[in-house]
Amino acid sequence: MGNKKTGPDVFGKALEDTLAGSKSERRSSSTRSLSQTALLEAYNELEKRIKRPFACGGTINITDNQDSRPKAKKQKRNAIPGKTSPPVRLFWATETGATAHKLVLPADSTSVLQKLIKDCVPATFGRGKKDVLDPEYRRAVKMDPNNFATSFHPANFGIVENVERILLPRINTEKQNSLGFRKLRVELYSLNVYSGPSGLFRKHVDTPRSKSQIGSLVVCLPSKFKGGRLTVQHARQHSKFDWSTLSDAAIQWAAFYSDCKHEIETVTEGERLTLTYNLYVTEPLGVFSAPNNIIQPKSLPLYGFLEGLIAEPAFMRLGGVLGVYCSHAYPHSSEHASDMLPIGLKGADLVVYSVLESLGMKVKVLPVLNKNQGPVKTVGKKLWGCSMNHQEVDWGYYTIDKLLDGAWDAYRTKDITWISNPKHLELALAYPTYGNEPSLDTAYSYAAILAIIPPFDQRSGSAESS
Ligand SMILES: O=C(O)CCC(=O)C(=O)O
Ligand SMILES: [Fe+2]
Repeated sequence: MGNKKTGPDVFGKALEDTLAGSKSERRSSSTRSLSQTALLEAYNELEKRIKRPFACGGTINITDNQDSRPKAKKQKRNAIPGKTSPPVRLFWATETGATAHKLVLPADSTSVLQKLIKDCVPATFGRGKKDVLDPEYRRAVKMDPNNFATSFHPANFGIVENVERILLPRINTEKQNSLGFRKLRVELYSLNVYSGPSGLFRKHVDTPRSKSQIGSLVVCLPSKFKGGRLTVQHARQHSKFDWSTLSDAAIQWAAFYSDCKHEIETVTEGERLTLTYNLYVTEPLGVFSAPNNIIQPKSLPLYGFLEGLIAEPAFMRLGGVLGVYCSHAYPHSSEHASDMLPIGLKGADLVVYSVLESLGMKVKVLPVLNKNQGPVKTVGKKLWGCSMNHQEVDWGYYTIDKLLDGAWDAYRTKDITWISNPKHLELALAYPTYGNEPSLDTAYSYAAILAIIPPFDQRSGSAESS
């Protein structure tokens, strides 16, 4: 049976051929067209572009309602795999009490589309401190989100997630990146229509609505048009989004940082409809420390269960320590770990921590070494940054305590009641070992949530009152 994996290594062969070819080119240096300096500049530029993306975009094909085949079959290759959208519905009413109109895009009716355009207002833009109307600079109409609603939402197609992955890292500091818990919040800002033969928006920068705004998202709804290319500029780089070819077959989008200049070239034919969104970076989700927290630990199913358990005299009558290994991976041995945990806990870990804390227990996230299996566990006294230890250790003669006393201070105990199994390891320590050859050994740790349960007679009334 033919197995692709054991077949010829096409990539490897091509790699070898290419390497051999480039070697012979290097030898015949007279054939080189770029000067050494220009080449270096090109590599620098390439590095910059790789490291600092400033815009991104994508396409979501529209499926027909009747059958689920993508309308843009020919252009299927451009689509995000598995992401298609039914036609987009727009509802609007500009006067209070008026019945709403409905438009399905790609336009099911030219007259309804024209009605929508008639109900829009001429689009202004900010010039200095003023909002100005200047069709030479911006020729478009717009509608405020108070007056319309749409079936489209960027979160449904993974757009927000993708923008987060590409544009958010550079916005965060290294510290915040180490847990990557910042998120984007997307706020619908406007519906715009640029119509042929003269709709356009000359070069401008979007006015930030608040300090936390980091960029804009433009979503082009399916409607036939020509021209109208969006160009986004950052330093000397340009990203171009030509949405005319797929204009009535797909939803197409672009996101870019707030400081990027951008422009829309003249729409020569048809109607170019866009939804614009402001992108904000959200503050860390600290369930337990944020005063405006939106999750109440009491609403979590675990709360009632643990509350009941703690009320039982038989449960840790003399007090004890509960240990729960984190179920998500965190860079808990990174340099910034102690700033980022527990605030960056996710999912089940966040639930465990916040419920225990709101029941009045003392709770902490600590590292547990995986070196010594068995009942005795080595628990770091704090979240240590991963370190290189210079003290020699011979595992045969010394215990790890000797090493740990200094750089990685720890408790050694078998008295923690563990209620889950360890999951994600992180490098915690590296140290030279004693032997007939120099060698380095490593120790890894797991992050765990530890809660101190007081003796039964001190437990009542410790839970948060609501
Ligand atoms: O429609 C577009 O492509 C972008 C619109 C725009 O730049 C804006 O509304 O500020
Ligand atoms: Fe803009």
